[in-house]
Amino acid sequence: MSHGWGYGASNGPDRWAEDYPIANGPRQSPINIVSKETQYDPSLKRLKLQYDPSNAKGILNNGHSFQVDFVDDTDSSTLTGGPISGTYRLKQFHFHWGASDERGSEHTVNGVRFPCELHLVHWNTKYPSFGEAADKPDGLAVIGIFLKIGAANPRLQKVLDALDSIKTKGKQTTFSNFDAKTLLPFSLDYWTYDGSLTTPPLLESVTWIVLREPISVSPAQMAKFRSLLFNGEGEAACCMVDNFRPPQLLKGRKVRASFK
Ligand SMILES: CCCSc1c(F)c(F)c(S(=O)(=O)NC)c(F)c1F
Ligand SMILES: [Zn+2]
Repeated sequence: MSHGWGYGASNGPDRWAEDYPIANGPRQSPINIVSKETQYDPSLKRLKLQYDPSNAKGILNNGHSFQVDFVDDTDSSTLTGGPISGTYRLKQFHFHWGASDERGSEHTVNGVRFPCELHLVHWNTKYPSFGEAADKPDGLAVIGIFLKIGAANPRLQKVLDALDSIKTKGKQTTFSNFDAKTLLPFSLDYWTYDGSLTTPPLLESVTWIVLREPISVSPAQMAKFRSLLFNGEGEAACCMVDNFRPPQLLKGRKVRASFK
């Protein structure tokens, strides 16, 4: 790819392997979760999420999505339990979505695509920093949550209301006092498998934890996601939509379920 990676015809997922050969690696994400082929594992623990709202610090349009960043210099916002060992700290959350409601999620379930998928990114504190953890096989744990069209979700509104301030690539603003736990569905039942970042550098360092229960999002709220732009200020406008990688080959991996 002559210019940076993206989601267009000339720099999208089908061409990432040119600059990131790991794109054809053995543990790439996302995947299609075939529920009947997952295996219930009674040894899987319940997820334990302890987030401190005061750790929220900013919201950024990074040119591929937008992310809400958290202070991660202490163990005040952590993920423990579930399929992981030790303590993982919340680094950021972001979303992937489609140009219309029939696509947008990265993971699929029995071939079903959702309009949007939320990723809560955590890093293993056995390593000194996110940067050190990001390329280790047990370095990251990402919770994936599907968004399904329905009633407006009031828990999303503070995030969506901030998007007018970060319309173009590189724009950021402060974003404080936000409890990411409010974005979780009622049930924390999950599927888990060993995978990767779904964006370059596609590092195979992610323990994926995909929640079975979606959260709701309204059509009007989806329109807010689609109001963002991939481009920088003053550049030709390119709507930030379809920023998702399609499912990748399972290559023999097992997907475990925390529920029967
Ligand atoms: C060097 C990565 C910077 S943090 C980050 C990210 F920005 C991102 F987009 C994804 S993702 O692959 O898209 N979704 C899980 C991640 F996993 C991440 F850890
Ligand atoms: Zn993501």
